[in-house]
Amino acid sequence: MTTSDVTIRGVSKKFGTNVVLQNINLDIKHGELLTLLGPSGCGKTTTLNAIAGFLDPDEGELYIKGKKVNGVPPYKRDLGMVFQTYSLFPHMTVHENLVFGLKLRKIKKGELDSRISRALALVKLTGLEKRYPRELSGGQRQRVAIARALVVEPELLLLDEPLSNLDAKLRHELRAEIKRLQKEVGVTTIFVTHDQEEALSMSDRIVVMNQGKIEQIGTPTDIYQNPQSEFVFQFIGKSNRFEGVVIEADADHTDVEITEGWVVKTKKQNAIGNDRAFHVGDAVNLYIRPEAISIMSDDHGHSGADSEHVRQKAVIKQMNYLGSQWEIEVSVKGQYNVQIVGPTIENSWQVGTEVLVEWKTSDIRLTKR
Ligand SMILES: Nc1ncnc2c1ncn2[C@@H]1O[C@H](COP(=O)(O)OP(=O)(O)OP(=O)(O)O)[C@@H](O)[C@H]1O
Repeated sequence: MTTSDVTIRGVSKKFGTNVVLQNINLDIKHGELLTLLGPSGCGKTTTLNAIAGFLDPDEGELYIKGKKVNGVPPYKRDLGMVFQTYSLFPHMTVHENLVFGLKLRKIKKGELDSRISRALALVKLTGLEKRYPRELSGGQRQRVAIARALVVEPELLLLDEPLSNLDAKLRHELRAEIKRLQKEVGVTTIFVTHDQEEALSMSDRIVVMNQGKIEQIGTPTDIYQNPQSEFVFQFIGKSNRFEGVVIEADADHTDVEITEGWVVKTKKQNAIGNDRAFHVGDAVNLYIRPEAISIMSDDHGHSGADSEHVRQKAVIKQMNYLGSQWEIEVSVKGQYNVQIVGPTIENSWQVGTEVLVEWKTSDIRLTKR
């Protein structure tokens, strides 16, 4: 039998005629923080609800710790859950909120108190036991919700967009905190989010979902650097897109003309996914990430490209200071707006300055259009 904490085999679900999950297969390892990531409506919450037992799949099997759980009610699945909206009992203090689940599990008084102190220490809320939810900030309330989920020492922690109601700064703080305490406690965790940055920064592995299907499963670096589909590439991070046509192709190389006089040489490994056979005349999309582009003053006198680099003259259109870095938009050949993200600029640059932009051909990604 399996060594995974959660195993999902061939799970499908329809609501009326709307197919929401299609043949989902997934193994979640013990102790890992696995994120379900995808756009709104792709089936993340439905997957989580199937694991939790709030809905039964039409087809397929679910196992928790090797035990088939189809038909087993949620309260018998040994889960801790935290949702987007604060699900604390408003008329109970922090302490009482935490006691609730422990009493249901018939935990004795002495152990109950020590578990509550431990859980509150984990989420850094020691001392706030007597407060009511209305006397806490949003971030503190979500911490209590996390403590309440952890205090019962569940086999599995399920987090459904727990940070999405918080402001950006708190979200950042809590991200790091959840990651830390998840590793400290070692509880197998499934985290749902539509925020790619959140997924990349917190997860051991990410499951990218699209329209009820799994597009790719991998570590954050894997997903970012080796996307297996155009959807994953576009969903994870930003990119500049150029439309082009293949004008030369052999087993290893594909030369793409973007516009008259601008040909970009790419290699087989630049292609996204499995369809890497390009032919002369194929319409393609050529992508480059904003952070993969360098920008420099146009006094180097070496416009044009070599086999390893694309290099073009450009004109600065917009410069936005983001604090730790700059976001710059340039126009290439008077017709392509290209976004660049980088840490440094030169003092003399302003809107209208002529510059050079450069990127490595190895950073290009190519798909058929
Ligand atoms: N109880 C339900 N009855 C009918 N349709 C539903 C039900 N629950 C979800 N759906 C539909 O199933 C699809 C997937 O919903 P789900 O909540 O799983 O998406 P999600 O990826 O979690 O999206 P979000 O990020 O917006 O929460 C959506 O089209 C949704 O409208």
